[in-house]
Amino acid sequence: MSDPNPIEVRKVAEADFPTEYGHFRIYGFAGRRGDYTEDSVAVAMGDLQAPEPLLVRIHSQCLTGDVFHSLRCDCRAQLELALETIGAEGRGMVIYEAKEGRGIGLLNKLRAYELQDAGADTVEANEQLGFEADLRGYEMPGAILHSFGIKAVRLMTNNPEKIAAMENVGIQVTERVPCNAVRSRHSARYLKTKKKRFGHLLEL
Ligand SMILES: Nc1nc2c(ncn2[C@@H]2O[C@H](COP(=O)(O)OP(=O)(O)OP(=O)(O)O)[C@@H](O)[C@H]2O)c(=O)[nH]1
Ligand SMILES: [Zn+2]
Repeated sequence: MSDPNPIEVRKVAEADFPTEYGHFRIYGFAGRRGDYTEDSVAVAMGDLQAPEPLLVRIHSQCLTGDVFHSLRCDCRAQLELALETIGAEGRGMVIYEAKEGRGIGLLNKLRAYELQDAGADTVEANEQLGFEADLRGYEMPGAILHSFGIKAVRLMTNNPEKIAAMENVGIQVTERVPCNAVRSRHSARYLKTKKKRFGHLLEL
């Protein structure tokens, strides 16, 4: 069923983007639905219009992991794996969505860490703060893919909800590409909770 109130996205910038992982283009997107606004970035390489399904990673912002290389989670390692895989294949896209802490925001995520240090798991910590376990809906990544005319993807994820969300917005997922990054002992409990409470497709 199509969304009666879809988010509208507008490409506001596109530029050359050489990285350690290969030579990409970077795109800035502004999203709007009524008063709600959301900004996202996409980095991509290769022919996006080719008929073969595009390798896509939807990465949710994680300042602690992405910038500080925190070992509490596997976000940074997953981002690197995605960029490396796309660089090696020569075609694909990472959509970096501004959904810090699964949508609760940076400071609330740090409050959740505090509760986790006192014994709560990631889900319980969110609930103790008055939030659902996961506030992400992936409308913006879906709208970005549509704006490129992309209809079919090979989605790099372990999260079945992301696959369902893409199918819901009319993007066909022809294949799930596992996103199993190198793990540290610090993230063992976090990953166990992802598998147990969110049904992530992880071999632990
Ligand atoms: N609320 C909360 N968010 C967290 C915590 N640790 C990481 N995150 C956020 O979780 C998001 C990443 O989601 P994950 O559940 O790790 O993985 P995923 O994107 O759902 O699934 P994959 O595609 O398989 O990686 C990022 O926005 C992180 O900031 C935490 O302890 N609490
Ligand atoms: Zn993280």
